[in-house]
Amino acid sequence: MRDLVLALNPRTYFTRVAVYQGNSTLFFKKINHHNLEKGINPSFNDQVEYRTSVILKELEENDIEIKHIKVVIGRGGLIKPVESGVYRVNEEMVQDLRSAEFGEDVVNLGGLLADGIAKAIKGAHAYIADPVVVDELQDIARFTGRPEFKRRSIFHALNHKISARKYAKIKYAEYEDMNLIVAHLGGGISIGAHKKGRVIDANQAYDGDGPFSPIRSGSLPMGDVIKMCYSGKYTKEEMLKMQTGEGGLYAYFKTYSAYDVCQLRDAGDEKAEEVLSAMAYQVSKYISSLYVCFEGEAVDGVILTGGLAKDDKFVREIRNRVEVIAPVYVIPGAEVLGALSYYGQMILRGETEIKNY
Ligand SMILES: Nc1ncnc2c1ncn2[C@@H]1O[C@H](COP(=O)(O)OP(=O)(O)O)[C@@H](O)[C@H]1O
Ligand SMILES: CCCC(=O)OP(=O)(O)O
Repeated sequence: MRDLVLALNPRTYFTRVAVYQGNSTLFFKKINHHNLEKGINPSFNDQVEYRTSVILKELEENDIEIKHIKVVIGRGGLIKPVESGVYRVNEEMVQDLRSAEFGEDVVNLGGLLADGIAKAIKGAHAYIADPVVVDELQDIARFTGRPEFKRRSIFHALNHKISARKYAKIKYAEYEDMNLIVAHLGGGISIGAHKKGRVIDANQAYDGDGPFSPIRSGSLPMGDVIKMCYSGKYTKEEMLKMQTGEGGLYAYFKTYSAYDVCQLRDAGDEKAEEVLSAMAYQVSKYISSLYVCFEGEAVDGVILTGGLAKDDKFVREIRNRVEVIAPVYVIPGAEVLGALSYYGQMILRGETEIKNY
């Protein structure tokens, strides 16, 4: 065992963890945090120590010699806007993740856990790659209807870029030469216009706009939201939660799992059928709206990826509406850990610039 990469993808009730040596996967596990499910819900900050110790224990129990881990790389969270690439987790990043100044989400644990674990292993360093705040928006895409508000770039940059590069490879082309529309259909849904290797527009998938998703509300009727804020019935935290973590399918079905809602639909539940179709309709509308970003240039492909891209019916409903724009290519699931490992190997080989946050 030598020069290992530890990759981390924290989710609300579990952490996906994998250890790689070169192209070999030595360990892969979805580590469940059952005590979080039981309703004891400490803030994400307060979960760092607990998750760190559980992960280290799992590695030891599975005979991973942690002293050989050189790179600990986590999914990158809500920090300041940055360019695409690999970043060393430094104190400023830890500070921004802990303060949640740019938004509070489980994804923030990626950098914090990488930091905590790397500090426990001599010779290991912590990194993130292509965090959700990668910002390549063209200036015109930043405008809103009020000068006080600017649109932010928050999308699944890691899976978008990896999926787009995968498609480019299949087409014997360079990502940087292609025009693509990529839709990540996961817990959150983000849809981006990739023009010659840059994501020049995308829905703000955290608390901004776009289709509703399994857990997020997407665009809501603004006037009604404002009235609700002042109704006296909800706190600021409750209103924010409505948008970011308890919207979309969760609001209709009280489950965080789109898979469960698809199962309901397949069992004949009419409401599930209707709401899933409405989500597919909104996704299709947003994909179509990005066509204008290419200023008349041809679009080389529409890529559907993420967990919901595994559902044939959901995919079919989108494909039928958007294949007029470009060929539709489906990459089911999101290879987050694989993508992080890819960057981890590049770090070890000295083949990627390590950017400063
Ligand atoms: N076969 C499937 N059919 C429908 N939905 C699925 C399927 N597999 C996973 N999902 C859903 O995909 C979502 C997770 O998406 P994923 O891309 O893995 O992660 P993320 O939440 O990070 O975007 C969950 O809501 C999950 O229930
Ligand atoms: C935090 C914005 C990106 C997002 O929605 O991530 P998840 O789908 O992993 O919740």
